[in-house]
Amino acid sequence: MKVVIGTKNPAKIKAVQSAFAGYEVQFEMLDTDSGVKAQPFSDEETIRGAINRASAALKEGKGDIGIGLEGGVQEHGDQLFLCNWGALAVHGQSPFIAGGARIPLPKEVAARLRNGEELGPVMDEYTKKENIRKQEGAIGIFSSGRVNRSEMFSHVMMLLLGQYEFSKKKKG
Ligand SMILES: O=P(O)(O)OP(=O)(O)OP(=O)(O)OC[C@H]1O[C@@H](n2cnc3c(O)ncnc32)[C@H](O)[C@@H]1O
Ligand SMILES: [Mg+2]
Repeated sequence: MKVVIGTKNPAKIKAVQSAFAGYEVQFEMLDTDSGVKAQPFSDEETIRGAINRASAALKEGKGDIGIGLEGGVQEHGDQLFLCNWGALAVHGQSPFIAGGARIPLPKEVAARLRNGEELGPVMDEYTKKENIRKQEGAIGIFSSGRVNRSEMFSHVMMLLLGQYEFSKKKKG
């Protein structure tokens, strides 16, 4: 089985590969287009980004399964929350989707995003580190390392793969 992952971000790739442990799979990583803004600003836009990535991965990579993982933010009251969504696409079926854990961003970070900046560079400046998005992620920083970006996406991946397996059981 060939699994095509619509990203080259190592934090996301690790989550996908660990979810498929026990499966005999071949992976391919492709930088697919999310078709949404670089910084999605709602659950809806983030879900669309995840689905677009998964569908493009499936098609362009000629896979059996396409995976799309997308990060965004969502307003709740006066707080801006991190939101993360994943999609698993297969041929001839609607894609499976699942969401990840969410936490609010500090006021000063939220203000910069509302001003049009992207979370990736803002986090690097805020932490004075490089490529946070490829490592522990914003969720890792603001949870004191208790839940890093890869772990958060691992959960999303388990929920995606689990739904896919459930659909196969129902059919079979
Ligand atoms: O290479 P890709 O797969 O695009 O990975 P990415 O890190 O850019 O991740 P997303 O496009 O899914 O995330 C959308 C935006 O939010 C940023 N972002 C999302 N989650 C983040 C996190 O946990 N830490 C830092 N930046 C994050 C990211 O840099 C983008 O600007
Ligand atoms: Mg991106």
